Amino acid sequence: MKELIVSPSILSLDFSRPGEQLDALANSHAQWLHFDVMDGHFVPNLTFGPDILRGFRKALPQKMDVHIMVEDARTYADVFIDAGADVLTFHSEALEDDLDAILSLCAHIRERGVLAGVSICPNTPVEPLLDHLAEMDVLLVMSVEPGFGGQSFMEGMLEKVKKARARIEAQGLSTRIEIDGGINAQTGALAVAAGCDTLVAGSYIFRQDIHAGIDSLLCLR
Ligand SMILES: O=C(CO)[C@@H](O)[C@H](O)COP(=O)(O)O
Ligand SMILES: [Fe+2]
Repeated sequence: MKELIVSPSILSLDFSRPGEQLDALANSHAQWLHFDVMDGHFVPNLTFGPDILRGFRKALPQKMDVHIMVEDARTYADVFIDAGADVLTFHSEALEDDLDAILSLCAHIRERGVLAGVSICPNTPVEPLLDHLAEMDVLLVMSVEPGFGGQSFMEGMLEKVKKARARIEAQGLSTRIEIDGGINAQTGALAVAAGCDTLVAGSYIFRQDIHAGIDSLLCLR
C-alpha cells in the first residue's frame, strides 16, 4: 500500500478564528487539505466556492483535495480545477452512476493535469467501478451520508474498501482509497486495516489540538 495520507476537512474548521487554525494546518504533517464543495441540491448544505479555494491554496502548502458534492459535476470540476484543485473528486451519483460518463469525466480531469477521484455514497455499490480502478486516481468511499460533518462512521462501508483494495493489489494499481466521514483514531484504524491509504477527518481533528489529531491518524500506519 502507498504512504498514508491524512486530509483534514476544513468543513470543521472554526471560522471564528480561521487565521490561527490555518497557521496550525500549514505547519502540520497533513499532506492534503480536504475541501468540501456543496451546492444545496446534491446535498442539503452549502459550503465554499472557488474564491475560497484560491485563498486556501495561497495560505497553505498542502495539496488541495477537492470533493464536489454538486449536481453539475462536469461544470464544477473545471471551475475548481481552475481555482487550484490538485485532486478533484466528484460523485458517481451526480452522473446517475453512468459508467461512460464517469470515466469520461475522469479522463478529462486527468487531461487537465489533476488527480481524478470518484466518490460513492453509502447506498451506492462499489462493484461497477472495480473493473475501472485504473482509470481513476482516487476512489472515495463515503462512510456517512454526504452533507454534514460530525456524523457517525458506518462500519459496513469497509466491505467496499476491502473489495477495492483486493482489486488494486491484484492489478498492481496506484489508485488511492480514501474514506470520508466519522473518522477518528479508532475508526481510522479499522479503515487502514481494511485497505484505506487516505483518511479524511473533520470534527475529530478540529475539536482537539490540530497537530495532535493529525499525528494520531498518521501513526495508524
Ligand atoms: O464530505 C464530507 C461530508 O459530506 C466530509 O468531508 C466531512 O467534512 C467529514 O467530517 P467528519 O465526519 O470527519 O466530521
Ligand atoms: Fe468530503
